[in-house]
Amino acid sequence: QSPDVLYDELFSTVQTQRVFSDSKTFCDVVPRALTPNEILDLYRQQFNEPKFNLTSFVYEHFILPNTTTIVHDKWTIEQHCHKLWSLLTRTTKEEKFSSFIDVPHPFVVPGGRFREFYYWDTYFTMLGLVRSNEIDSINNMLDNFAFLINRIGLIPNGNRYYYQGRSQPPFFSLMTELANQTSKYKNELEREYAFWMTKRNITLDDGAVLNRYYDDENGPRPEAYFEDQETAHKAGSTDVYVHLRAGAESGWDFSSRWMDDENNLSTIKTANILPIDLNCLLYHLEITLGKQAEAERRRQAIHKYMWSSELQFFTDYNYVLKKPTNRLTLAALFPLWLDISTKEQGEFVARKVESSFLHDGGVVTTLSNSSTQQWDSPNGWAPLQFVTYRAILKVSGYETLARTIRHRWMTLNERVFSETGKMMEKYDVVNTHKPGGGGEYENQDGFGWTNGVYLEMLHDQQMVSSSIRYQTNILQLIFLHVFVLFYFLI
Ligand SMILES: OC[C@H]1O[C@H](O[C@H]2O[C@H](CO)[C@@H](O)[C@H](O)[C@H]2O)[C@H](O)[C@@H](O)[C@@H]1O
Repeated sequence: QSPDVLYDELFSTVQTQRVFSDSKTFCDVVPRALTPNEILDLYRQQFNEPKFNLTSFVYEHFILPNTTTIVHDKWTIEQHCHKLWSLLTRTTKEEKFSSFIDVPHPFVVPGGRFREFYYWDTYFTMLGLVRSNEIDSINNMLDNFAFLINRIGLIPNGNRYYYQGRSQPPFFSLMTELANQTSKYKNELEREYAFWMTKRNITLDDGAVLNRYYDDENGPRPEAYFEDQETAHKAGSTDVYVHLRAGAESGWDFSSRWMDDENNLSTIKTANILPIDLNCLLYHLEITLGKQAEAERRRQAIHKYMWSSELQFFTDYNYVLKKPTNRLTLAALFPLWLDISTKEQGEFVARKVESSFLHDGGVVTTLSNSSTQQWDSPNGWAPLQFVTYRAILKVSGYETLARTIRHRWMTLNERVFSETGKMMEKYDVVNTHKPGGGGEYENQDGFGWTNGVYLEMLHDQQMVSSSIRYQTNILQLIFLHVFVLFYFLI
């Protein structure tokens, strides 16, 4: 059970009195000796006593979770990324009364406060696992996801009970494709499709069906209990909870992308928005499942509702207001990456990326500097660098731009690693000497998807240099032959 259910008013008191500065900490504690019910009973007996101290009570009865920080100054960045997989691998066994959702196999976590797997992170982690030849680890995680789809009907945000009401960007079809195992997981892919098409579907006036992010549960997120209550207080309504939870399902928690007023989180409206990236991922799932007619209908709806000829860019669509959000974000790269856009649209988007998103350390997440949200400028995130780089590589004539993005991002990762011995969750790509910031927790290190994307980009870079080396060798050989021939002729 989720800790808010298990510990009831003890949970809300610990969170609202800020016993821990990070709201996620108490969600991941395990009882020392007593059962949760016994601890709760004890709390109910003691909390009114004059000498009662909440912090001491918590420390007396709970074991706090570890927050891993992994620093290496003796390894190269490449060695670090390869070797970290084993340090980031976890199981759910042996922790009685923890908030973990049990899965049968080991899994790779992002690192730091993120001690469980995360659905969409895992795709980018898998890119690196392929390059480290950790094939068993990929198969284990695919099996875990299949197990969860069959057991709870969705792949949860992460394997914690407090995440089970929502999913995250649906990358399972891309994962099975990466592992060349699509046919093995056909039933689970169908089940995941059924989840999105029955619980996250919106029918528009013309009959088109597109999807949104949501959460089957409501109320403040346990792992951000204090923060969400504050936001609801500012909003003057508890209606905001569903939008915050939907924002967490989007993986972009949080971003001006979802907000009416881009500087005010309490105006968040995620559940009213049909996101471009989500709909492109579902298009990929439909193609994977051989649902050509559904995919074609979705492709047409994406072009109708999400392409702005005025901005010459893809944007999200607010189905409640019946208008596009007109926010410029890197989610616009998904139609290029997943082959949904036209050649002309690809060129427009690439030009905009070059003129507005590209900075010294890579590409910014959005063009808005909300100054408080982590999925906004000036932050850059590994998954979006990867999607942007690969998407632009597909636009003929823009290959140099794609390689520039890759080069700048890798250079930033390398510089920070040489200074700190760490790979980070996110980076400031505008002022590359500042750490990434914003959001409701400190910038974390480890870090699953950053390492995965770095190894994949490194592989691409090495492939290019080895193919250049190969071509140079061939040219040298031809030149030598011509020279020798010429020499003997004269
Ligand atoms: O604790 C706050 C939120 O943390 C997670 O979100 C962030 O980290 C995830 C793991 O790297 C990542 O998938 C997500 O894109 C990040 O924004 C979590 O996913 C949220 O549900 C949670 O509320």
